[in-house]
Amino acid sequence: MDGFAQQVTASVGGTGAGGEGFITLDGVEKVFQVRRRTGPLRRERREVRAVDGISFQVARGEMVGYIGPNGAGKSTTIKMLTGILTPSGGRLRVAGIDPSRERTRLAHRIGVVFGQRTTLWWDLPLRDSYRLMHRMYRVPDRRYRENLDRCVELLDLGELLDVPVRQLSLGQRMRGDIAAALLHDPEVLYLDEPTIGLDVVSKAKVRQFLKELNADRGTTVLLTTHDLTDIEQLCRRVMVIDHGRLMYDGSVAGLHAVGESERMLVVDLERELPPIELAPEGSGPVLRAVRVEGVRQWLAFPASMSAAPLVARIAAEYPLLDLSVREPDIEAVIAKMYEAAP
Ligand SMILES: Nc1ncnc2c1ncn2[C@@H]1O[C@H](COP(=O)(O)OP(=O)(O)OP(=O)(O)O)[C@@H](O)[C@H]1O
Repeated sequence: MDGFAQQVTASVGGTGAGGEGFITLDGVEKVFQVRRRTGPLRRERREVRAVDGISFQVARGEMVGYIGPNGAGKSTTIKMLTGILTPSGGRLRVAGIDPSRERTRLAHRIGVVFGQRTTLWWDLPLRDSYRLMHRMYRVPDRRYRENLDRCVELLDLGELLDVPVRQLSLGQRMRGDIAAALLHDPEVLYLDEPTIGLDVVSKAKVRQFLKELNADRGTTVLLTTHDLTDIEQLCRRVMVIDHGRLMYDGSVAGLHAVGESERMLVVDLERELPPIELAPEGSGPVLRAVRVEGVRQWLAFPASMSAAPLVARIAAEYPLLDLSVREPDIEAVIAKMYEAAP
């Protein structure tokens, strides 16, 4: 880890009461050998360091965000945590198991959801995919029925059980996939982009479910996403990786402070007005218009601040018709982190 990363790394999770974390990575690396054609008869070999010496620990029951720009190494890390890929170096343990050596034993203790792919059988109704998984994982009948009933109720799957997977909408399919990953009661759940492409209502359903799962069952969750709202609503701790290295490990508020990121309130007013600026007691403005188009204004404020008091003040002081909050994107936060680096 370089100087900058050390400076911004302030773990809020960890091992709990002594010993190793439930998930432990110690200097983990993954190097791919890539061959590229450079001429009719020439090929060039190149190394891609997808994961470049990552160390962290996640305690049992934690819900941690694992974020970074495209190609940062997130999926490669998750694939190593499931045992699909073998690390090129370093040490990795999940629940005391070395994933690539004991992949089948680990499979009974983890659940995986890849947002971009489904683990369900495309032509079968959801119910039949679940039956197959019941047998594959040899889940005791009673436990299987309890887990299925719970998922069907909380993920609103009742009407969908007899529909072939290919006929489900993306949001319905995602809820179906999350249920499939939980039928065998895993202690760890890896989620790779679970809300990608979902509408606002489906995202809210998925987030609420994950919150309850973590709170009620103590399931350890590692969540990869491009949507910072997922992280804000679900995780106390977030890790940022870029170019295969850990750049930040700490609280979500701390991430915004390090990245000096801003959120945006987009307001529609009853009439055109001069740019809005709100000052707190004493110091400079906390919120300022960065764009005005007719009755619509884009108002930037520090992402580490709560939007609620600002919204209340705007609603009290201005003729407000409509309002929405936009989160900063991860790429922008990381770009600011680099700018802020000494
Ligand atoms: N099987 C592979 N062979 C060669 N290179 C690979 C392979 N898998 C991943 N890579 C490379 O490793 C790097 C990290 O990829 P990875 O898929 O882990 O990133 P990511 O953070 O999940 O990105 P995204 O957000 O786009 O999914 C990229 O440069 C990618 O091209």
